[in-house]
Amino acid sequence: MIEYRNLRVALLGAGNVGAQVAALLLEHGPELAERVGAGLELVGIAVRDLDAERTADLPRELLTTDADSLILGSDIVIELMGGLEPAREHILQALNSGADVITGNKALLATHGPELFEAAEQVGAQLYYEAAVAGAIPIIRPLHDSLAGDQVKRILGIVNGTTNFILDRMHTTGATLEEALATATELGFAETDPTADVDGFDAAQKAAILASLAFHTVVPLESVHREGIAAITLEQVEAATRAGYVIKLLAICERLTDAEGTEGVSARVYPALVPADHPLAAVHGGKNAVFIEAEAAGDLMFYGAGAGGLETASAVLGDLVTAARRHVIGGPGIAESRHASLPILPMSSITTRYQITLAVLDQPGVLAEIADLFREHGVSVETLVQSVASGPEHTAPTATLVIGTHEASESSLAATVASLAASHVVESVVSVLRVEGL
Ligand SMILES: NC(=O)C1=CN([C@@H]2O[C@H](COP(=O)(O)OP(=O)(O)OC[C@H]3O[C@@H](n4cnc5c(N)ncnc54)[C@H](O)[C@@H]3O)[C@@H](O)[C@H]2O)C=CC1
Ligand SMILES: N[C@@H](CC=O)C(=O)O
Ligand code: NA
Repeated sequence: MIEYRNLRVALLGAGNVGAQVAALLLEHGPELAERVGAGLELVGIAVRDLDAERTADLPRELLTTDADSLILGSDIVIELMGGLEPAREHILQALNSGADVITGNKALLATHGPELFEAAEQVGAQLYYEAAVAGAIPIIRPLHDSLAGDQVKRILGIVNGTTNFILDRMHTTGATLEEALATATELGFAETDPTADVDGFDAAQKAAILASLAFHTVVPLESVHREGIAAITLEQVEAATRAGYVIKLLAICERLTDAEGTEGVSARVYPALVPADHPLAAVHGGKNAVFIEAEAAGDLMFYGAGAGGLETASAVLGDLVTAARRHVIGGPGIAESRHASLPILPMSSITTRYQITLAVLDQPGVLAEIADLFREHGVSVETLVQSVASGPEHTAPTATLVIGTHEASESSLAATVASLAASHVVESVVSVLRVEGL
């Protein structure tokens, strides 16, 4: 039997993901050592409370509340505490000591990524983060390595399991957003503060990470346009179904050229209508999927569990094996490539299609007046469906108009919607949704 040298692995945090990482590493350590060509010795697990309940039984002698001492002398440090501090401090401490670091901390990477990658590069260490986006789904390494020779044009991602679960429940069972969120929380998909999910913060962090990686450009979290699903109603979900769409919270990362000819990057998160026959429409429950359009590879889709302690632990252990193999081979880590440094384009320069639902007066001349408003703002109407909702209880008959547009800019659309809202023939603008994936 070959005697391997041991690599010292420190784990920070033993919550949902950390406890599963420790349990799997203890169970499969000898086999992973064969895959790596070196032993993987879990030297300790930093926790806040030695006696806390955990999702896996962990040897008491490995637990410590002294993260600093644990980091010293480790070859690889796995950070699964979450939050910005002290996670950032611990990662910097580990990198500065020459250790490789593995993290699933999307909030930290989206906020302090450049500082952490710079620290790793300075000492020739590497920061691995497969778990940070779409949990178990391999998406970071495919972008980092497999697609490194291609040009990524666009990413459409369902990267938040909680909101996908909520929208799917509303679509399939008619549950309200509040009812579906309660179930998502019970199932353990939601963040401790579920507004991070519902309001799109979590998806925006993941969009910043994906866009930075795909376009070789630092994409700051503040530059990611973010809209959540809090305002989505059951009526909108049902109307979408009738029109042949599903509503999905999408993270969209795009390399594009704006109307002035500037090539840049857009990263944005919002609920959008996706055609019912698009592959993303078939992503149900808490699952995630990332759809990539690349110049040479064409369309690719990555699908699976975007959350869950055990599932996410798989991504962390994949990073551990990769990091350990690099230690065996030797040489510096591979720096993040940010050479393109493309400008971040504002939301106003984005063009997409829209579906606008209006409650209007049901009387002659209304359609012509509405068509004029679209024309005035340069927004071209592609489809128009009218249903009459008048009844004996109505004093003035009203109709519902569902208008689909051709591609239009955000600024033209905003101006059109403002004019519609002010028009005397429009009772209310019921809903404005973007249409993606056509
Ligand atoms: N749970 C999931 O499905 C996924 C989680 N992630 C990320 O993985 C990381 C861990 O997530 P979870 O395990 O779900 O979180 P968690 O909240 O279940 O676990 C974090 C653990 O770290 C401990 N901790 C916090 N501060 C500490 C400190 N200063 N010293 C020692 N221990 C400390 C906490 O007591 C807790 O046990 C987060 O960054 C999260 O965003 C990423 C993908 C999916
Ligand atoms: N709350 C997140 C967990 C994983 O990142 C989600 O719902 O996707
Ligand atoms: Na992943």
